[in-house]
Amino acid sequence: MHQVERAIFDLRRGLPVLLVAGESRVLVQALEGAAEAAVARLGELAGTSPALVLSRHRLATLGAGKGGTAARLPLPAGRVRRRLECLAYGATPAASLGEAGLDECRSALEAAEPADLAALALMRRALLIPSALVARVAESQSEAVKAAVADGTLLTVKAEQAARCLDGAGGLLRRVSEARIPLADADECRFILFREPDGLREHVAVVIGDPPLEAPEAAVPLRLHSACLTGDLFGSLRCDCGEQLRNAVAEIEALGGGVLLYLAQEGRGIGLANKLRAYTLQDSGLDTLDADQVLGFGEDERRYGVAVDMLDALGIRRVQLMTNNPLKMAALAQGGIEVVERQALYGSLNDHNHRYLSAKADRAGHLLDEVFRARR
Ligand SMILES: Nc1nc2c(ncn2[C@@H]2O[C@H](COP(=O)(O)OP(=O)(O)OP(=O)(O)O)[C@@H](O)[C@H]2O)c(=O)[nH]1
Ligand SMILES: [Zn+2]
Repeated sequence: MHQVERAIFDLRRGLPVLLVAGESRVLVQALEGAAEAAVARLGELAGTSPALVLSRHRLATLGAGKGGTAARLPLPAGRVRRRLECLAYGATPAASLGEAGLDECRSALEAAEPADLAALALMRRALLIPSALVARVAESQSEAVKAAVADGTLLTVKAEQAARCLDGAGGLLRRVSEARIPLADADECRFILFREPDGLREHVAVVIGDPPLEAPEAAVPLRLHSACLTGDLFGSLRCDCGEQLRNAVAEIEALGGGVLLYLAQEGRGIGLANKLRAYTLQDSGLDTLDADQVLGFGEDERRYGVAVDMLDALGIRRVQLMTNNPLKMAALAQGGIEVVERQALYGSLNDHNHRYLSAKADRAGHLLDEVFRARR
């Protein structure tokens, strides 16, 4: 996966990379931040006009893509930048392009090819807007592209490898370092840092007290906590994450010890930059799920293979899970971890997080008990 990891760095810096899918060679570039001139350069290097790849979630926002898969939109030559942004993540594409303009785009959509899907996977892994500029390399440009690869200015990645970049660590997670860190709510804690094999993400297991690790029969109190910089660190009132985090530590301590996995899955896996974009969309009236969809993401982009790998590394097979989220229970069960019991975990309700928590309960199936529902 070495090339994929390097490709992600290039894409985040706004550089193109070359995807190889069978006989076809496709230049890919992130849409985010792509200046007009960069889009033109991509087309020149490829010798073909770029197309815009849109995720199925974004297509749903545009009222297109009935097939339920991603699609590509060939772009007209010329000044396309504003149009790209409107199409890929604008809040009101119909208002910006006009109904007729949007209709034109819908009818020009083509089925996505393997390299297009691989490009979207790279954007997601890079925590960029999940939309990509792609340009097939014309025969006439193949020597120029080869030269760019040879002199190191253009990186080549196999499309099938890139397409797998979201699949997780596959048991290759590395336990890197650890230290004793006493917390306000739990005196005896050990932070153990794990790094994914591609080096892109790090996750922390906080072992609280002295739980029965390496004892397969014991059910260990466990919290899976997805990172939320705004809530965990700054006490944002838009969500309940910070309080849930601290309540989980106190609760695990009260139960005599257990484990909290602090997972690098900011913004349900869309990353902080996109979460901030989603918050701005929410301020214009969308709920937490619709805002993510407007940006091209699904309801929940998190995967829990890494959490299962961390539990394996700690010798934990059975857990008492603190969550209201049925997806977390299902993901652990699928990974061979037995969820013996679920325990609800709440923060407080306020005027700012009310709509967020309601949307999770009403639309994403979060399990809120009667007392909590009554307080809404
Ligand atoms: N995309 C997006 N992410 C958000 C929003 N508000 C909070 N988050 C993220 O949602 C995630 C919440 O994580 P958790 O508390 O572990 O998970 P949960 O799905 O709420 O389930 P529980 O285990 O019941 O707490 C964090 O990654 C937050 O950064 C939002 O409006 N949009
Ligand atoms: Zn939060």
